[in-house]
Amino acid sequence: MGVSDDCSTFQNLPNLWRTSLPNPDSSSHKYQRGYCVVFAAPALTGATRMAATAALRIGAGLVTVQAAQRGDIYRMTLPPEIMVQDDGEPVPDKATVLLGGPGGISPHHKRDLLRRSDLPRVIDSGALPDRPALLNGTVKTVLTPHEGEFETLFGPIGDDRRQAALQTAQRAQSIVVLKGPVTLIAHPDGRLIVNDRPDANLATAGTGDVLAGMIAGLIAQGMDVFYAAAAAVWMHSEAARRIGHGLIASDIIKALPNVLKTAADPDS
Ligand SMILES: NC(=O)C1=CN([C@@H]2O[C@H](COP(=O)(O)OP(=O)(O)OC[C@H]3O[C@@H](n4cnc5c(N)ncnc54)[C@H](O)[C@@H]3O)[C@@H](O)[C@H]2O)[C@@H](O)CC1
Ligand SMILES: Nc1ncnc2c1ncn2[C@@H]1O[C@H](COP(=O)(O)OP(=O)(O)O)[C@@H](O)[C@H]1O
Repeated sequence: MGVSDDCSTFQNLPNLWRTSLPNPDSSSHKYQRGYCVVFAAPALTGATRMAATAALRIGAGLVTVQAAQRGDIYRMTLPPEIMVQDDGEPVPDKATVLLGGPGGISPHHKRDLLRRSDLPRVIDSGALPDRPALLNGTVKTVLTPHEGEFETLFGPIGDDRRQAALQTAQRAQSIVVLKGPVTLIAHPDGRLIVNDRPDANLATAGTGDVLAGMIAGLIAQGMDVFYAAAAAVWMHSEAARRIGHGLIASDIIKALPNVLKTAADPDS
């Protein structure tokens, strides 16, 4: 199983979460593959586009972007498969996951997202709360800070990243994905998954937005949130390894069909 240091710390390998991957059967319809709702960035529309497209590409049956202001801009620029709702329209009843933060989020959407503990949520970047306790935590929430965001919002990391991630997961009662060359996925119950795959090609604009969308897309399909975060982080690293130099964030989305095959294949 890839257990390291102690019995609650695991290396991020597909055999840890493969059996939890979504496995739609041949009679599934799109609503059975889950519905991801993405709160749009007011200005950095590219981040929203990448996150929403990644959620769709990793298998969510439907994706809707809730526009912050100008829905028409999103209608003109999103892939045609992705739906757009104008500001003020309610979150669709059939939503199975909410995602907000890539590229920023408007204040009213942030309030809505932080209150909606009834649905699984992926909370990234501009949507991260300044106090973990604000979340009314449920372990169906995933927070995805990079180290700068983590320290600004939750305090100094110090010399023990693992402890910092676990303590914040506990305080927030949420999964914490502390991103970086080594990404940590911490569960409030003390389990920790370590993705130790440094790769400078991932240090480029938008890769975090793509990762947030990938996590949300797996959760949309009903995958356990802790394993969804770990699987998305692994597939993100694996896509980067295959693409190599010259990687831009959108390439990761294009690589997903092949990476998904490897992730699901026990002989890989
Ligand atoms: N095309 C787009 O729409 C893009 C949108 N992006 C999104 O736009 C939002 C704002 O981006 P910004 O670049 O302003 O915000 P960041 O939070 O990435 O950067 C803000 C500050 O944090 C520091 N920082 C960044 N990464 C760090 C790390 N790993 N450890 C420590 N400190 C770090 C930087 O020095 C910077 O001064 C984010 O949600 C980001 O994901 C970016 O991904 C760039 C592309
Ligand atoms: N040197 C690196 N090695 C491995 N992964 C990295 C490295 N630098 C960045 N990453 C990954 O790339 C992503 C960057 O996310 P983030 O900092 O939020 O960027 P952005 O805001 O541009 O989307 C994270 O998943 C992080 O783990």
